[in-house]
Amino acid sequence: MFALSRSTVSLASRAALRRSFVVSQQAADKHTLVLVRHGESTWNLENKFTGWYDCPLSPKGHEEVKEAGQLLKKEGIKPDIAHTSLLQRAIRTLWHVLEQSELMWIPVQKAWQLNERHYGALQGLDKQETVDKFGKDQVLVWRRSYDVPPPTVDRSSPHHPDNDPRYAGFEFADEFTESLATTLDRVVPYWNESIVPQIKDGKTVMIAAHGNSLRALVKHLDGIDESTISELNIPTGTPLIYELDDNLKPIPQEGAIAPLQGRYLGDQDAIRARIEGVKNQTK
Ligand SMILES: O=C(O)[C@@H](CO)OP(=O)(O)O
Repeated sequence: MFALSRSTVSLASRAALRRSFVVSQQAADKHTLVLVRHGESTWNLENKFTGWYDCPLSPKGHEEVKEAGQLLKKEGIKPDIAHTSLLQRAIRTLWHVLEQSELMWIPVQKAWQLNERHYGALQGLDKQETVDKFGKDQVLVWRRSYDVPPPTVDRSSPHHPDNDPRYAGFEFADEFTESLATTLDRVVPYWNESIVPQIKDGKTVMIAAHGNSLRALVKHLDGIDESTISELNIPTGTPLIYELDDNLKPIPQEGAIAPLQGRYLGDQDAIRARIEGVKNQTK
């Protein structure tokens, strides 16, 4: 009763082969990319402009990113390689996420090009005091306009990258600051040169970075225009999952919060509250 004729078996196995080909084709057509902004830092907590200042995670930040790692593990997403900045809040975030998802062994590349946007002479200032001094509109221009940079620092400032050994060998302007546009000018080349080849090679890539370096990257990925990007705030410690097609265009994900096409993992109400929290740092 269980005997199948030769032709039935070969028909069945050909159908199975076809199915597995379709499945592997679909898998080959899709590339998973994981983005995560670092957890809350001590200067986020103190509401200070941070930029390239190298502050650690706050106790809450450590917890946020441990949870991010558990969410990734639960979702079964396993990065093959990770990239992060030269700043400890992003590096530590990556370590926690990899530890929680049992992937501490994967290769990690660190690059200043993934750093937060340099906040020039605003670094270290209290955000609310800066609003009180310069007005809400001016501060919003510095925080969220596309190409108006904050005031610069020169080489006499401890915030100038020439005074920090980790940037030795790189050249920065005497009068230094960054807008989102100039941040994008270093994030996107790094993406194209160091990350795209890995994705095309079939790797699942994770990037642990910063609010504004990730805003620059998603502007590029999602093709967000300059006025819409000024409204976008990225929550701390929340995995953002993209599925990219073979041309590395995002495949819109169910539950994505516009204008992003990737989806955040976790409690969506809590995520929206975190997004509002970033926005409201300067009321
Ligand atoms: O201070 C900073 O470096 C960034 C991120 O924390 O702040 P903002 O969201 O104001 O650009």
